[in-house]
Amino acid sequence: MQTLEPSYQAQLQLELTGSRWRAIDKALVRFFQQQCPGLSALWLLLAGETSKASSEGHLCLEQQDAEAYLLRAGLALPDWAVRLAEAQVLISPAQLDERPLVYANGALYFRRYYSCQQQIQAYLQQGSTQSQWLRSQMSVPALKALLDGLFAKSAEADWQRLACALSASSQFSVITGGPGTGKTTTVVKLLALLQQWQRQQQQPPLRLVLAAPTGKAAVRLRSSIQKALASLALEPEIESVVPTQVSTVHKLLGARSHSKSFYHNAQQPLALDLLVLDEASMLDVELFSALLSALPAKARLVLLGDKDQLASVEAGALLGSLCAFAAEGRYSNATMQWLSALGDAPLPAELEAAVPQALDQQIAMLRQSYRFSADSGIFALAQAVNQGDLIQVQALCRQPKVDLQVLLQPSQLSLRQLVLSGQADGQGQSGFSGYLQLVRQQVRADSPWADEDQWAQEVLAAFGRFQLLCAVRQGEFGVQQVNQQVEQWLQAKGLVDAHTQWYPGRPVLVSQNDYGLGLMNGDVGICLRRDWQGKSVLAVAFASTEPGQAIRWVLPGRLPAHETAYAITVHKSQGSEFDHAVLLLPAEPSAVLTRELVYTAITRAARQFSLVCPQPALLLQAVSAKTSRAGALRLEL
Ligand SMILES: Nc1ncnc2c1ncn2[C@@H]1O[C@H](COP(=O)(O)OP(=O)(O)OP(=O)(O)O)[C@@H](O)[C@H]1O
Repeated sequence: MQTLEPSYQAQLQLELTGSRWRAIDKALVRFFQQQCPGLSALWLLLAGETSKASSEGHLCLEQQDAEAYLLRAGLALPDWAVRLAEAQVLISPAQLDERPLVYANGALYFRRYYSCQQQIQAYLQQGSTQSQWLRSQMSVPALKALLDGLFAKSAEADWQRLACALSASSQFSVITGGPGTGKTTTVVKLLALLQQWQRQQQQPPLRLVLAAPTGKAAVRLRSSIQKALASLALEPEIESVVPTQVSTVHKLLGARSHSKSFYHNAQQPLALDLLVLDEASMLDVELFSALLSALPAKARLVLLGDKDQLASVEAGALLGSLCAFAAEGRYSNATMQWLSALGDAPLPAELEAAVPQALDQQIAMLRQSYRFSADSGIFALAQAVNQGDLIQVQALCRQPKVDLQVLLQPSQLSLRQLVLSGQADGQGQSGFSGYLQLVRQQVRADSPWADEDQWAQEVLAAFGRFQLLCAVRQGEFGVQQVNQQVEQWLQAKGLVDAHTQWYPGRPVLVSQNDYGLGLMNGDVGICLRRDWQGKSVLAVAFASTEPGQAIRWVLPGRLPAHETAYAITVHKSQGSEFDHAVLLLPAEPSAVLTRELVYTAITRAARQFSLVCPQPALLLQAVSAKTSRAGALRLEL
């Protein structure tokens, strides 16, 4: 075995001096080298690869990927059993000690990710058992009567009704669906149903809590919940116990400055009976684990989200893994019977699985979009991208529908016009010109705004109607250059005065949590000139998630890390929706260009989607590249 070591050693040197590993991967390997002097080059190499894998969103380095890496580097494969025994200073095969890496399930994990995976699997296991018990306790006729009161009669399977029935009888459940399929509408009906059930059982109302991963997603969920509630006409007694306030997950858990731990944990659990968590695709496994630790043992959990969206940049594609078989249903015979009894139309037989798994019995998928009409180009493109249907993607790009605009190899002029007016021919009514006109209308005696907060709300809403999204950060079509270019175009048009860093109308994206100021990574604010204590000052306006507060004003000098936000990355746009979203693809190939990224960008658009495609071949490559993440969160339960 020793004869292999020189070549592992040479590869290690190559990685430590090359550019494949990030600085943090190299620093970690050097740290292990120092701390464990006898450790062989093989394990240092694999520790570096595990670190690199986690930066790509994998929970672990699977043995087959480790072997593929060694073979690609022209290295011989080791005898794993023999080599593992010599690596015990770094790696432990079980969960018994504090060594930094764990070897389990044929994969190499960082201990913290392994612990999260174990905790999530244990929770899912327990959730399945408790759900079976819950179902056995609920009377089908009573539950069906409540569903009949909330859902109109339907001749075909009503996916929203089925999702509501499934969640109502589950300790843990997931409702997934594409844009506008009614996830929020369904969950509001679910909350009303559960409170009605409590009343029937002569039990006190449940303590219901709503949360979302970012401030923007929380604000958006609050407004969708309010709309859904307004359209339901519930009895006042029930409506009063359905919440409309939405917290961010960090705030709910009690995040602390400069600490990864939260105020709420297993010792200080949250005071709630049911938690609804929206935009669950943005959750990473560490945050989800922290949340599970803080949930009281009997509390129910409902995750909402679109399983096909980009997963969190952190390790583990949580929602995607949980919903791996959502489209197929894979229900057991017992679940089919339960749902059939609660529905009012026959259930498609293909939803039944020959060998069902417990987790799938808690997952419901909504399949009909109510936001987009049948001839919507946005919906058609989102579907074609999601299904990897290159022919349909090309057809839609060649002959875009009215809500789609595709710019292949665009000129500078068409890009400038798109940015200013929302249309490449300069004839549009969206673009950045609109909100900048509002910015100039400061609050005066004759202005339509009651106060500065109302004006700032209007400016933020107008800015939120049009957004440039970039796939990458660097390069001609990366966030940094696009922001500079847009600033120059707006300056040349006299729409902003960008001679100084801070000017009225500058949009900024916060890139770091600041719990003191109540700002979260991902929050977008706009710099405005306002009166403050008799002086005219520049301050940045953010939409507030605090009850009774519309706007949070922050002086520019007090902001945590931030950047200009005419263009933001697709990752940062998750949880947001814009009337008109513009995706700028790069001109060079990039590993981040995937189907999920393009799908996420398209589904940010509510009315109009524009695709800027300097290299059309890259679009097709992206649509063909479906992400796969290592690390099993699902368990054969
Ligand atoms: N069963 C239905 N019949 C008619 N309209 C519906 C139905 N369900 C939802 N809608 C409407 O469709 C729109 C989208 O619904 P909703 O906000 O619940 O979807 P969502 O899946 O939460 O959306 P998002 O993609 O924003 O998360 C809303 O205007 C809602 O009123």
